[in-house]
Amino acid sequence: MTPSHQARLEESVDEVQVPVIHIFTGYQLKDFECMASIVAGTKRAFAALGEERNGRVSLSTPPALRQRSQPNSGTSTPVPATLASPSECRRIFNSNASIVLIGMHGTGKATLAMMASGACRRRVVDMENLFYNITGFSTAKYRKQFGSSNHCLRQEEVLRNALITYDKGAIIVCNGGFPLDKTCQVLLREFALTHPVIHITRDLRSVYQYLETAAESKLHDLLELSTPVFRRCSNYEFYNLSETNATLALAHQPSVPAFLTLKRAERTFFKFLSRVLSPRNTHSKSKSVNPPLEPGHFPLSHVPLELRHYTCAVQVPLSDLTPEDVDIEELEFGCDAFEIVVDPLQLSTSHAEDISKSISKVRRSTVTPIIYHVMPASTNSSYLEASYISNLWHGLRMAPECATVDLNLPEDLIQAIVSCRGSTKIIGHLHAAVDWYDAFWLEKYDSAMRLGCSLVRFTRPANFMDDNAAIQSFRNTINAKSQRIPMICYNTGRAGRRSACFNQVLTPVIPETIRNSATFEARAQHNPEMSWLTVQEATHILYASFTYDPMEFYVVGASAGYSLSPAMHNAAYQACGMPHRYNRLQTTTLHKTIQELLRRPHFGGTAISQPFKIEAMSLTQSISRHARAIGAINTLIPIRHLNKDGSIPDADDIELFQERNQSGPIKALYGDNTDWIGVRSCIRRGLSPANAVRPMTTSGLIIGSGGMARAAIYAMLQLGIKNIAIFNRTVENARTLATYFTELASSPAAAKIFPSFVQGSQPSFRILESRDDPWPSDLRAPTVIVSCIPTHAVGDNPSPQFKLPSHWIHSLTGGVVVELAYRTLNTPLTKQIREEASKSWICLDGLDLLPEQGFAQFELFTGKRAPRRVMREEVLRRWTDEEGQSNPSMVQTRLEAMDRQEP
Ligand SMILES: O=C1C[C@@](O)(C(=O)O)C[C@@H](O)[C@@H]1O
Repeated sequence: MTPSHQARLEESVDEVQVPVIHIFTGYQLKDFECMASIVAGTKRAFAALGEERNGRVSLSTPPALRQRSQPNSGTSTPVPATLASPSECRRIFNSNASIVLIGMHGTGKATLAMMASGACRRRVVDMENLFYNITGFSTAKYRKQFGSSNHCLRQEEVLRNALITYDKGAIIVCNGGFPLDKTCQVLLREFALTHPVIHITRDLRSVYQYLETAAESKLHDLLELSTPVFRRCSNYEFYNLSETNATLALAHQPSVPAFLTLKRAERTFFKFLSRVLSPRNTHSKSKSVNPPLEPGHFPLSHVPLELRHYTCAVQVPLSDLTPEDVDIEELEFGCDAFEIVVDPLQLSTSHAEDISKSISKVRRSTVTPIIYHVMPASTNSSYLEASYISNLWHGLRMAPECATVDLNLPEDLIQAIVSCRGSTKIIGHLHAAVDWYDAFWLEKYDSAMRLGCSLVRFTRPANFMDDNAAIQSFRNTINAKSQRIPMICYNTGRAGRRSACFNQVLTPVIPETIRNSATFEARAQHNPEMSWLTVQEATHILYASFTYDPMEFYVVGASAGYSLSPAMHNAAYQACGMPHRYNRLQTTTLHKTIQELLRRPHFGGTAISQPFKIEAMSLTQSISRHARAIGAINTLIPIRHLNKDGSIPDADDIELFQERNQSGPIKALYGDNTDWIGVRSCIRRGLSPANAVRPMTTSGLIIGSGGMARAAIYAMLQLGIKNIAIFNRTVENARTLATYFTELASSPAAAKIFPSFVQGSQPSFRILESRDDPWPSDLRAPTVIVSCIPTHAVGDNPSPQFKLPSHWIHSLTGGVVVELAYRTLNTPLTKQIREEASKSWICLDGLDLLPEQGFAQFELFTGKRAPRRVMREEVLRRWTDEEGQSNPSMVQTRLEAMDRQEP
């Protein structure tokens, strides 16, 4: 940095109230802490900043890791490691611990805090406002009036008191000069020992557009300067992705309310927060006292990834994720996990930003867990331990679901990493050209287990096909052990493909686009562990080798002839390379039809359509607790193996998912309901942040009282909506429904069914007897409305032509209406709500719902993640109205809005 550069920087630093920080230029390779925070400047280490005051350690690197080397000793000789107590950096918090957000101006901290406030039940404390309330001055004015050192002292006092006063139940937003003042840094770093302190980052362009003041180059320098400081004061990091121009343009279409652009940021942040506040790294007597930040993508989310059979993880190098227009869903497609592969380059600000941004992008666009993998020594000639660790720690700050750790590292270091993993599962990783019969592997396996890894991943280069036999012998040895952790194990390279196919856990695959690219061979040379298989090939081989069988699926119903489910599921099977078939069975006799299906050895499961959803309960021997609570099912799957004790498996038995895709005689039937999952997703998608559910005040309205109304009430209760009005033509049926759910909520079963935040106070049901009834005066106006009545004529009953009376839709913040049917789309209700779009009402219909409930059904049928976009697109493309007419412009608008949907 030139002197004039430095001067300009100091100027801009002043403008945004960041005290000038002098920074050490050189660093020791062993000291990854410095690697994470180097900015050229004057000679002083970041490690020294703030530590003068009380000698506490920084949290931007866990202390346990930091102490392995001495910063700034001027040599690269390693210092014997003295490990700090792991509890110092375990990132385990009290479940109600306050969260601090820090970062540059314009990164979106205040907006994110507002969004998260309701969902995490924490009040927002804005430090800038607090400073003003206490002193009567803004921080800028105070500084001008009383000088910089008085300003610093006052800031320190305000922050110190705030961190004590709001130790619990708050989201503290550090704006202005708060976080960068030296003493405030120390306070934050101490706070981070027991609380999440999250560094919010964003791309320079958006920050620039937001600030509209400093020149972009100044801002760039300021960011370079301040980012490492923020990192050192925080133990987590969230990259707040900006919307692209294309999605913003879409938001200005009259049919798409602008607030929906914020929804993606909200969802991505909530997903991240759910990792930070995961019950695994929070300690409290009652788990889940907060509404879930992330609903869990049923039903597979309940089965740990590593315990599912024949799962695939797509490996994508970081460089493929950095382009702005990368299509993550296309890359992820058909896989169970998304592995981000990172070269252990020096952790410059821009490399760190690439990592943070890519993790956020993947999190925003998929429901699959993220595996963070830094390429270890064996695959990277320019490997440096410090560089490797700085990359690894940086990734762990984003709280990925899994991260690999090189088992060649010293044991104390591995242990230190495991101890500060937060909710991330550590995969002990080793690639070595050692024979599978060698005791080496068993020793490594045992030590990984002893060091606290959750899984291991062993790979070796394969030269000959015989190597594939040797690996099976090693797998057998591990399977025979009484104490085990799941193992990923395969030979690499072209000759290793067969062993990779028969690896049961998280087989690595490569996106087709990368495999078919001209650079593939060169990439494979750079990373010899890179997969040679695509997901379609890995799936195909399981069927070609008779490990799996082609199965037959159905939709059974009185009007199944109209169903779009066959098209939707068949498209998904084809895209994933599964040889299954999905057919429709229109029938008036449920029992006879199902009995007939049970005689077919390849029967894989069936969707149950109207009017059989309640009747079908009697066909099951095992049923999910949700379906039992709702009192209706829409999915039946066969059970072919009983538990060892002869009992019939239920949803808690992993075997239920492990025996999918295998034919044979059927012993029992399992019933589930995925309609409520679909309704819940639609409500979440359409609900603006302003209408975020607040269990005490949010009100919902249900139209109808049949099987779908039951699923819709259940979805509302699961979301925390406890004030529910029901309107139905036959008032008596509405009353029966209200009584049923009132009793359910107070029954002993409620504890198992509803999250604890729903259990606190009883739900309250109101019956609206006629459209002229006023909205109950003690309830807030409804912001969630679900219409569960047919939209077309059924038998002799004409279509209801239902519209909402205007005095029921008086919410000032609008709301979401879900119309469940898809046969007729332009109903009086959907037209009415779309006309109200300007008042922030949004309408979702059956074409939104069908795929949402279908994803869960696909998972129950196949045990694999559903290819969501394929299914959504197919439903839109195949839809025709009752006269057989399609609506290309409607389809086009919806297709364009697709990538903004909940993944
Ligand atoms: O209600 C429905 C609609 C459906 O029956 C159809 O294909 O139309 C499929 C069912 O899974 C779902 O519960």
